[in-house]
Amino acid sequence: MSSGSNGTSKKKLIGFSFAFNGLWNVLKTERNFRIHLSVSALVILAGLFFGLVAWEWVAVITIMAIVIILEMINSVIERIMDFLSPNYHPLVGEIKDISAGAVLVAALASVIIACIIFLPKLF
Ligand SMILES: Nc1ncnc2c1ncn2[C@@H]1O[C@H](COP(=O)(O)OP(=O)(O)OP(=O)(O)O)[C@@H](O)[C@H]1O
Repeated sequence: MSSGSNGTSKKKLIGFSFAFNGLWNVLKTERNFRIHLSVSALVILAGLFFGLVAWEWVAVITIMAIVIILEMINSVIERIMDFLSPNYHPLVGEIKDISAGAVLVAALASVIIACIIFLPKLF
């Protein structure tokens, strides 16, 4: 019994290490991902400085996570398309542009949320 549960925890640990490999991969290869992470770190510092209340933290962390997750999904879609269709195809261009557009929508929402939360504290 105990060896079985050990096996399960080992599998879980290996699963986590694959997931961290994935994070490390986008961190190394995707400039936009590094930019989103750096901006997120700055926003967290600003949040600590201004002493955000609970709902403000919830809004900030949620939109940050959405931007970062969409950036990762965008990277996955780019890789899938490069694998399936390495040659130029207008449809591939559309797929990649729509995927990048999704990140842009979330990034614009994050700027609006940051303005709503931080501007009144600045002025
Ligand atoms: N195979 C293709 N066929 C047609 N258009 C493509 C193709 N590959 C890329 N494009 C066009 O070039 C753009 C950039 O694609 P690319 O795969 O280089 O992403 P990227 O510049 O690495 O994106 P990111 O900055 O998000 O990492 C796409 O949004 C698309 O408009």
